[in-house]
Amino acid sequence: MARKFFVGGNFKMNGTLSSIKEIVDNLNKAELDSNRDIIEVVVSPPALYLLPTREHLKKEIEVAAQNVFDKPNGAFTGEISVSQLKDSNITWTILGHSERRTILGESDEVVSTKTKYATDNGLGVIWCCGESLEEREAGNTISVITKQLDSLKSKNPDWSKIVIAYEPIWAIGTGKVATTEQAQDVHKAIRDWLKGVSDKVSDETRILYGGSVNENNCAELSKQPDIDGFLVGGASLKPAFVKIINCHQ
Ligand SMILES: O=C(CO)COP(=O)(O)O
Repeated sequence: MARKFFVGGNFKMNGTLSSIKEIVDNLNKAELDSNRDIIEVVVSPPALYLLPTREHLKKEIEVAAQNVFDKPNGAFTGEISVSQLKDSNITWTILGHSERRTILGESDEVVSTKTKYATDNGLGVIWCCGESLEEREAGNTISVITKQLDSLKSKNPDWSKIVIAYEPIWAIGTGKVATTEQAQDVHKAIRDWLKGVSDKVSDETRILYGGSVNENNCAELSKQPDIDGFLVGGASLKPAFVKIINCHQ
């Protein structure tokens, strides 16, 4: 089955009303492959800017939160619910980004529980996994990712709502991109692991690469058989993001 190429832009905690408007204007003007319905594009601004982004961005590009909570509503200061996102036409969220796992202390259990809740309630989830440099050098890359995936599987989420982003922590924001072989090897291992869920899930789930993706390295990465798109950080804030969206031939 052909998997539709997926490019996400994770703005992280960057931008202002005016700089995000500039990014949106630039995307609105650009000739994107998504216009021809061959690529799915999703941008993820900070929570404060979700609504103006959704309001001004052309409809073929979707908008994602960077986090969501696993309760319907109530006394959860500082959190945003799935239904509030959906009410605002925000159709995706990122979950389990390494910055939330390491800086905000989100465990596998927390990330898996949120993913289960979000997918069961109809929100798309860009679910992130990845190893640290220390873990890679110790030869533990696949076991670290398998542990993260096992935790997710134990919650029995709706896999049709999940896109997996493999983001080696050592490649995030460092300019040190994984080689095409390093990325493809891990993507293939994830694809093989997904067979344990079902052949259909393995076949249909998009697996994105994230970590120092830019307009110069994206084309080569996108040729790998198990790389189905990107989750782009820094470069998604720049005009070059359009080139990354359009790099897949
Ligand atoms: O963390 C990332 C996307 O979620 C990757 O960030 P960079 O593209 O800035 O390395």
